[in-house]
Amino acid sequence: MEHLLECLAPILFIWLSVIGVCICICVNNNVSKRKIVFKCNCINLLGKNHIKIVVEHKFVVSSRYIIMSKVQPEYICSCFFTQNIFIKKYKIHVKYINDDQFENEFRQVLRMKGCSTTNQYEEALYEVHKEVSLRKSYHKKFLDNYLYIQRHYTKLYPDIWTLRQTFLDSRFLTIAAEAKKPTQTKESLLSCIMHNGGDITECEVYKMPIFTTELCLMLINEIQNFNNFPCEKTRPNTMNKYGISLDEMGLSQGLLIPLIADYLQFIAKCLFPQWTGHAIDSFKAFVVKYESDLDTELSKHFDNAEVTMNISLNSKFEGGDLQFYSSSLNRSVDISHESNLQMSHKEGYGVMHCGRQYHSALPIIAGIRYNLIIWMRSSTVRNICPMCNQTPDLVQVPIAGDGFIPIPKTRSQCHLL
Ligand SMILES: O=C(O)CCC(=O)C(=O)O
Ligand SMILES: [Fe+2]
Repeated sequence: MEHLLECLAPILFIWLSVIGVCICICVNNNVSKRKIVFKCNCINLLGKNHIKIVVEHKFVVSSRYIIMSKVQPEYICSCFFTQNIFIKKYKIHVKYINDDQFENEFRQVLRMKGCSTTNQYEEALYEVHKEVSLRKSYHKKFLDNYLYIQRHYTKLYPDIWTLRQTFLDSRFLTIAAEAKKPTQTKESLLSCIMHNGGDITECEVYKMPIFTTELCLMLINEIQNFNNFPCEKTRPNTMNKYGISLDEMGLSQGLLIPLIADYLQFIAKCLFPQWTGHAIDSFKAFVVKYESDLDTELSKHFDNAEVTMNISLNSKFEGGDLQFYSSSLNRSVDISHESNLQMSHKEGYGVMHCGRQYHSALPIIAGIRYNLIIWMRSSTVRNICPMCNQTPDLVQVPIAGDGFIPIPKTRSQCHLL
């Protein structure tokens, strides 16, 4: 008997250790699951904390996609696969369903833009095919890249991955504090922006100091470091070949979520109440880079966003002003080429504007320009997709959705079903 126990002891020990490890894993998993469930409950119960929690929640889901995929699915509109495809050479956005539709709709338009020979047309069509196929694999690639980067990228400045108040210009803190006051009005906020180094315009484009120069410099160095990191990177959009997605890089989570949740959303809500709906509840963030011989400018476009914040990260460049156009917001009207506002960038300063406002970036003449772009979204306003201007036809994606949520069925609809 004693001998038998002696033999069994090591087996028993190994067996108990395995059970112990299993229990630990289960407990840890439950902790993270409970945390998420708690956050979901908060969304429903605490109207006051709504926005902050929704934003956090979305990104917890994104970064822990494998565990949490069922908690909050992400969606894009199916127009992502067919519309707003940019042909850089002819500076034109096109729609592509198939070769015949494309030829009927765009051959003549392209001819007028200088695409006259068969070879040139074939080349343009090839660009479109390439973009469509990139878009088809975009979200899967994004997820693979995101997971790889989380595991292998060594941060240059680990400190800037979490927002600190000291990163923010003190005048911005004053502006945000004004926006947060329950008694605040748009007029009082505009006056506060004016008195704190900002600029306001009649076209509802607003400039204000946001980041300190120290943060700007660290961000640029971090971006350059990341650019040199050998991994696949999806580009933020067709128009920008050298942009870096901060969401894929992982910088959004600790730096930008608090920036939006604690500051920007209050300013956006006050300046653009008609575009912020119930809340700013998701966003897409990226850095654009312009340099001679690479991307030098950005053609006229509107953003896939309700409110955009565009923060300039450096000053060593010439040209590159932002231009805003008068025919904005009304898609049925032809987009006139008349600009009614030109705005220069200034290091650390952000320009806030309505995402649907047509705008462009003029060519840079010298130097390199870096800007951090935050496309802020509100799911309730997104009942109309900004890209196709129709009720979104939702397609579920594993990560990096465009901020849509399915519209809940009304009682009568349920009843009919
Ligand atoms: O480069 C800029 O300042 C504008 C960028 C922009 O409009 C965009 O990326 O949507
Ligand atoms: Fe834009």
